[in-house]
Amino acid sequence: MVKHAVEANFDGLVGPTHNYAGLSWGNVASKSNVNSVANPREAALQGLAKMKQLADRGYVQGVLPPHERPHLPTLRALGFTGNDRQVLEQAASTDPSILAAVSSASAMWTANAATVSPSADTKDHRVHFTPANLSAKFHRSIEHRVTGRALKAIFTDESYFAHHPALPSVSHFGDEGAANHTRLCSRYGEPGVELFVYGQIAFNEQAPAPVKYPARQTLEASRAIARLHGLSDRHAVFAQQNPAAIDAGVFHNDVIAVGNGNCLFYHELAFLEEDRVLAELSDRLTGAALEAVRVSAGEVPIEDAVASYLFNSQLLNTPDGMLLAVPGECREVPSVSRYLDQLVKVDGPITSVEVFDVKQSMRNGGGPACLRLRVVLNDEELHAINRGVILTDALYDRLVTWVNAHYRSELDQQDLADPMLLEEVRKALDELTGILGLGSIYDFQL
Ligand SMILES: NCCC[C@H](NC(=O)CCC(=O)O)C(=O)O
Repeated sequence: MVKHAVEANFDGLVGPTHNYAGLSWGNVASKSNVNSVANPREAALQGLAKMKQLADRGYVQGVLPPHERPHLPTLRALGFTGNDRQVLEQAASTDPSILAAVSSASAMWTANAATVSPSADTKDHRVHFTPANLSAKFHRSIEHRVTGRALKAIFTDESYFAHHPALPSVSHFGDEGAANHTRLCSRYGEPGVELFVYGQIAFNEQAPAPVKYPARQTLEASRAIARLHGLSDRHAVFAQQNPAAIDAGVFHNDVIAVGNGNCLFYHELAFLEEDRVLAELSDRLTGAALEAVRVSAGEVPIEDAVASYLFNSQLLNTPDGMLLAVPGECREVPSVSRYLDQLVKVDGPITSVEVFDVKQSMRNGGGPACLRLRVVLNDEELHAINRGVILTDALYDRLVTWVNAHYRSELDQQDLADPMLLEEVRKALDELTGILGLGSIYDFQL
């Protein structure tokens, strides 16, 4: 019996230490904006505005909390000693790169928070979550424990939700979560097919791999997630990202492809074996024919796709088709803007385009899709979750007030060593867990 289901978006609330630290080699924006001054308050308000715009249109919108940054327990684990102020001072003077890495607000990009398999696909018919180990980047590898706590505090009922620990945090099992995972289906509550995209095969050094930038996701990790989630071969397809795309700056699949329903919107250079991947998806997709919307390099050069984040848009069902929610940068790149103008004129599945301003996030390589984790929930599951994180008008107003009360409007690398910043963050996050009804999820609260 098919159950009605929605695809909810859980956006990461940008944290008070949002800054441009140039931590992500392979992520062009992160490197090119290193050391520019960030505006954490504007970043958080931009993210909240996107959430509100979509919630106002009737989409189910949730909020995932930022993490405690700078993360003192990690600094202590690395041998810095003394009280909090001394630990910060030691790290700042002996290795500011480590301080920057434990201060990043990178948990905002919740497309990397976890991989989520809807209950219509899984063997035990529960929704399965595996927080991503994000082992490819140190500053991200420290996220998964708190991410797991937050997800358990939201999706608590074990009769509906299954939570796995992150995979072993080593390069052989590099896992970047939902950014490398796309689910296609006829309707959200129907069994679908989950596309796992990886950058390299860890146990086969001869296999194709990028040569300039790192491949963060491995085939072995993707297959492990599918096994943990109880996905049969009918519900999983594994595709390798074209190494040339990774070497052009596509560090996650969601920079070059996005799917929704029976539609896959992707660039011709996205996949190594495009024909095999499309054939397997078509073969497994039931109840609807696959609608592949393929963008050629002639229409949009891959450099323009990376500069504009065209494919890091959200693709959302609307009463008369699908909305492509694009970052403002798409209107600044001529080839992309031209492409978008003609896209809505052809009789395809994407019938409208809307621009969202998430520039603070974009300057660190995160677009609209990076900022959200998609969770398909049927009506029972939706009512089983902790409603404290669902964005209502009241919660939106409360969070805007909270951001304006606690966030700085300027933050650069030097500010990270300021002991006042740590106090400000802890005060803000302690209040936030109350606002969202999450209980104590942070190390400083335990
Ligand atoms: N899904 C988008 C993730 C972007 C993220 N950027 C960063 O971590 C940049 C942080 C900095 O450089 O300050 C990443 O590369 O994982």
